[in-house]
Amino acid sequence: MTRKNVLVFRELPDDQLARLQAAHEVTVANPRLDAQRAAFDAALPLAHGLIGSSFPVDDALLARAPRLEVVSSVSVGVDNYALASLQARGILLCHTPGVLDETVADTVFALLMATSRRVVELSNLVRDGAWTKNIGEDLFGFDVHGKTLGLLGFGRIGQAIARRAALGFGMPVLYHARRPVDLASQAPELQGRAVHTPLAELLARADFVVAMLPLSDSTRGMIDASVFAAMRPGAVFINGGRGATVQEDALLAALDHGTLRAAGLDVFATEPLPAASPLRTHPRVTPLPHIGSATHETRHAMAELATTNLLQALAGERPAAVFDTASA
Ligand SMILES: NC(=O)c1ccc[n+]([C@@H]2O[C@H](COP(=O)([O-])OP(=O)(O)OC[C@H]3O[C@@H](n4cnc5c(N)ncnc54)[C@H](O)[C@@H]3O)[C@@H](O)[C@H]2O)c1
Ligand SMILES: O=C(O)[C@H](O)CO
Repeated sequence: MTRKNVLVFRELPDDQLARLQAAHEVTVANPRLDAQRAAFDAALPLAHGLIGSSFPVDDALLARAPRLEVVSSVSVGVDNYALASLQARGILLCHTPGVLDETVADTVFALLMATSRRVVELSNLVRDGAWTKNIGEDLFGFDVHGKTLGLLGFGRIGQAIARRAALGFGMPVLYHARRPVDLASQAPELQGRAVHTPLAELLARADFVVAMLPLSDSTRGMIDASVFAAMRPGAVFINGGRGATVQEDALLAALDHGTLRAAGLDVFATEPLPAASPLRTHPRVTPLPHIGSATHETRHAMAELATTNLLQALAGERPAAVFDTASA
């Protein structure tokens, strides 16, 4: 088989790098690092395949890559990629659906528990030496079990969150998605437990509103002041999808002047979260540094799937996980 040129733009585990090197000429160059940018710029015009994540592969970058056949993202989200240009040039875009669902759902549940039971705040109280008497009602939390969960987005990860909520915590689940899911064939265990619900009704009924949405033209800024205003008093908001689906000023206003009780956020409109962002230190926000899939096992599984996708595409085979660039 012809050896092609592969540009790895974010570190891969050694075993996956070795799979690529066995079949192709590989350059590892991270364009975020000053010391590696020149190597990236030199390799890009020759590259047949790109593999990496968390870097914008935009129109300008693609214009510098005339030989490109495939971009393999080590992520399920594809908001960093210029989908129209990829489609127009017939460049395959691969991603990593499925292998991270359970891990991301665990992270979202950690945020649900942490916000509702004030885990971080009360742990800090102990660390600060302020646990000098039994805590009073002012520091009590709220139950999670039995409460109503409203899910914005009910895809692979949304359904994994719903399983935890419905089957583990006895929570009724309402969901909002582009279309209802046929639970009988896709998630029979959630039949009678998760219900496709108009957005206004979901927001009026949910104790927890969890966003697990991709970022696209249709979801950018979708969670705005009107959405927060429609949530029930004392609701908790969790975002595990993408930060830019939320209007962060509206979120802050809902926390400060509205009735939102708390927010748990793994994702932000700008990442890393700028030091000046009020969300960083807000007393009722539990912020995380985009760790949804960040376990050893899952990050390795993502790298393995992305490597397989790339090798298959460069061999002229249909990769295991192609993103349909026409569908976004
Ligand atoms: N925090 C993290 O580390 C982390 C990890 C993995 C994924 N994510 C994000 O989560 C997203 C979802 O992942 P997934 O695998 O569940 O995707 P998916 O494609 O399986 O599900 C997406 C869901 O969103 C719904 N949706 C899309 N556009 C909508 C709209 N305009 N209005 C209402 N619903 C809409 C779809 O109908 C579907 O139910 C990813 O695209 C990624 O951005 C974040
Ligand atoms: O989309 C994803 O896979 C996660 O957000 C990691 O980038």
